[in-house]
Amino acid sequence: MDRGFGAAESPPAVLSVAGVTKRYGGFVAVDDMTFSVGRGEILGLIGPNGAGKTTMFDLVAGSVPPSAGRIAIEGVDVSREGAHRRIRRGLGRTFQIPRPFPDLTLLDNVLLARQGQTGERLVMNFVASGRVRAEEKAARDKAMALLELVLLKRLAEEPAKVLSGGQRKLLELARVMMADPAIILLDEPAAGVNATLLEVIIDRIREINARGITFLLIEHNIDMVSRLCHRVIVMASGRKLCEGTPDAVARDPRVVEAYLGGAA
Ligand SMILES: Nc1ncnc2c1ncn2[C@@H]1O[C@H](COP(=O)(O)OP(=O)(O)OP(=O)(O)O)[C@@H](O)[C@H]1O
Repeated sequence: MDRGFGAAESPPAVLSVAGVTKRYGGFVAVDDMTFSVGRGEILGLIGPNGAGKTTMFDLVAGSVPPSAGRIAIEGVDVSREGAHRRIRRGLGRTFQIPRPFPDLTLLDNVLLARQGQTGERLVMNFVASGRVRAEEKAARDKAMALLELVLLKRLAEEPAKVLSGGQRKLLELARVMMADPAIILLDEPAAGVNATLLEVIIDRIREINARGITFLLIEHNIDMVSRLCHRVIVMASGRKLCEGTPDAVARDPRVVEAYLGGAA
């Protein structure tokens, strides 16, 4: 019954946003946004400061409720579901400033990000200790493989506080991958990252994308956007200004005007 979205499409988009609006009192932060993200796509969400990008992420992630509109993950309407259920449906999110547990090892930080492990329920330790041990081993192996994927395996037993800002972003990628997401919302992966590590992050996002994972990316670094994104949506004043390939939107005079207007 809740398959109203994408029912006519085959297969459904990984993420569909239809007529989503967010009002704060009389102020409209997100104004009637409609878009979808196809499987395997890397979609960029750009726009000047205050355009509504972060609010759009909050709405998709379920951390703020929409004033109007609907959101679907894999064709299932999740508009009334909270953030945790959306994670279980395959939605992952990274934050602009990752906050790993500083005194825990990288490995433990990644392990903490898994979903629904049997060991969560203490009683299972008695009735199914063998299963718990097998799960623990599988989770550890998976976490180590993910740390290897983001080139942090050699630091697996170090506390997260030793990491640079850019390395924290890589750790965040490993953490979000632990829950087997279908789509990852990436909030400014380039912000505060040095040029060398930025290349590593771009390369790792490509590798994860090649494994079939879809991305929606907020980013101010236009070089990164044009190298990574298949398609870009430009937001301004809460609305979709235009969408297209990175090259096409960069040439659109409305986009230049929105950025110059925003800077004024
Ligand atoms: N909780 C809130 N209450 C009132 N206004 C809010 C709230 N959250 C966001 N806004 C406003 O909504 C607008 C959009 O903010 P948002 O953070 O989504 O923009 P953004 O495009 O992510 O900007 P930036 O690139 O600077 O991060 C801003 O004017 C902001 O002040």
